[in-house]
Amino acid sequence: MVDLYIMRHGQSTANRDNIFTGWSDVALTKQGITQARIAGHKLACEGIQFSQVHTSYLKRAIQTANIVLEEINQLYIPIQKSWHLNERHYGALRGMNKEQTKLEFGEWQVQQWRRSYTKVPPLLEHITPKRQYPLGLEPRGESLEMASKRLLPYWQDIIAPQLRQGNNQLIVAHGSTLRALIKYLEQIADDDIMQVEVDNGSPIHYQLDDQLKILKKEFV
Ligand SMILES: O=C(O)[C@H](O)COP(=O)(O)O
Repeated sequence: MVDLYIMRHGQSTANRDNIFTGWSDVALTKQGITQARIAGHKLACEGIQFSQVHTSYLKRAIQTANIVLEEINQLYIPIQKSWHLNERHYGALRGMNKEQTKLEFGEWQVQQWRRSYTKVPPLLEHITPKRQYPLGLEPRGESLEMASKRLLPYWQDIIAPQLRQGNNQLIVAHGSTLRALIKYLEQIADDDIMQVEVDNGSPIHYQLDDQLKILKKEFV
């Protein structure tokens, strides 16, 4: 038996302002910092010892992971960062207000982009390469399915082998990438993922067997 905890970062400035974010690198708000502290406190009460923390290249997740590690008094454990865990790329929607977008494109269309498995948001025309994302790496936009295809190799190659060795793992990531992981772990059908939501700063605990099948799931 091994323990996997997954959690979405605390509230970001873009969450507060209801702005599509994706790979935009925005910080936590004061409320987000408090959510991360409370989540860390709850994890401390669980008394769990982690071997590793996995997070994305985005500061809202990294900040959350750091706060959680501080709260559980495990700042010494390795933090592995990967762009594979970045939020689903919202393409040309990023920076737009979610309510405003509904007025422009219609509520149904926006809900499809946000919650369906296969719908791809409008793509960015150009990508400006960044130091952390060399040319060709940053997508112009992603459906949840596309995000899942770049997330799952990281799960299979990096996280799953650790769990198989009995090493408890913590993942601090994003709403959509965690929905993709939950879909995979719980074998949720494409249409049913529409209903799955992941809240800011709310850890989920999976107890897994040797084959990484779920024995127990609970919201911490
Ligand atoms: O990228 C974003 O805008 C948020 O992190 C998640 O978006 P959502 O509210 O559409 O899930």
